[in-house]
Amino acid sequence: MQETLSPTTRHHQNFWQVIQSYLQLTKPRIILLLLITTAGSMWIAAEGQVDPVLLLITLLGGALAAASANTINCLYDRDIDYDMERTRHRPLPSGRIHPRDALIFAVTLAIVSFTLLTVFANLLSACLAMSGIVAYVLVYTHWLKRHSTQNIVIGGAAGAIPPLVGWAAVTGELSWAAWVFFAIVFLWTPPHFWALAMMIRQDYAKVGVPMLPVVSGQVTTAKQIWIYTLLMLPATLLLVYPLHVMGLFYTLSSLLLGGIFLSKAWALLENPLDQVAARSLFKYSILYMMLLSAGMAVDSLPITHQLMSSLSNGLNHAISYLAIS
Ligand code: HEM
Ligand SMILES: CC(C)=CCC/C(C)=C/CC/C(C)=C/COP(=O)(O)OP(=O)(O)O
Repeated sequence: MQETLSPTTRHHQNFWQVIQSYLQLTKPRIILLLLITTAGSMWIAAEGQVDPVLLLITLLGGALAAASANTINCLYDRDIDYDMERTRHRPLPSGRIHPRDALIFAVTLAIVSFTLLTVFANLLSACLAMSGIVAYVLVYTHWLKRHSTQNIVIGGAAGAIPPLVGWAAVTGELSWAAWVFFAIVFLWTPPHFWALAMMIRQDYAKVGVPMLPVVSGQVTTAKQIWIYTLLMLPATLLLVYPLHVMGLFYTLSSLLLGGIFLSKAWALLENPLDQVAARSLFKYSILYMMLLSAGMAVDSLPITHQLMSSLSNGLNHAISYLAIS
């Protein structure tokens, strides 16, 4: 492990810089998207009427668990993070936070998360959040990341747990719809991550992390991205049929969002060496997951149901009028 911290470096940070370093350790932008999936799931589970206090507590508990998982990941990976351009300025490799302090921070976050979720939501959601930490740290970071090209496929299951946490917090159990949302994020992860890995494969090659584009090349990776995209799109529609938990608004938005995803994955399949196509797919994958989750929430609102049924009644009338005349 690369130890870079000198005591003087630490003394140079003022209070706000220390806070900023701890925040950076938690990878906050990733947490935000994880929470958006949690919230989307809560809205479907509560059929559009989520208790605002439960929503807040669950998002806070989920954020603390993800922050803990990300901190432990940064702690574990601080040696390779030091060697990669993209990650070398993170708080641990750059010596702004001591590894011992990061560990105390991560354990505290996990304890507070478990307590919050158990007391104010339920034990199932708390256990799921803890299983997310274990899956991300043990299965992905420890076992798979440095040893298998399938690291993010299997490890991606960790990132798909937040919708389960949200569903469990609302209903106290996990239904088929919750598992379908899990499957959507699970199948979304390979296109999301491999598109990025295609752009920065030299960094991974340098530190010996066997990401798919490093080991099998750009063409194979683009093909795999295409396959996972083809699997993900029908999975999004399972919420409409046969599960019937989503309606017309979600159907239309998931078709539109999915169509754009498909066209970007196709562009990459056609030109696997095109960095612009890879970047475009990576960036879009984030927007896609945000909008798909937002679409779920909007669809489950009672007002959307009313609007959509008036719209489809209107369309039916127009079609029968045209058919008669
Ligand atoms: C094993 C699964 C995953 C892997 C390996 C992965 C990997 C990555 C990597 C390496 C980055 C670049 C981070 C950086 O530059 O610091 C990234 C960015 C991002 N990931 Fe993922 N990711 C995974 C799953 C997820 C999941 C499940 C979500 C949320 C639902 C997510 C949301 C994001 C977001 C929002 C960004 C952009 C962060 C930014 O703007 O800095 N990722 N991902
Ligand atoms: C419920 C719960 C707590 C779930 C945890 C989910 C979680 C924290 C997912 C994070 C996924 C992610 C950002 C992986 C990147 O790791 P990486 O090590 O490949 O990225 P890096 O190279 O940027 O460090």
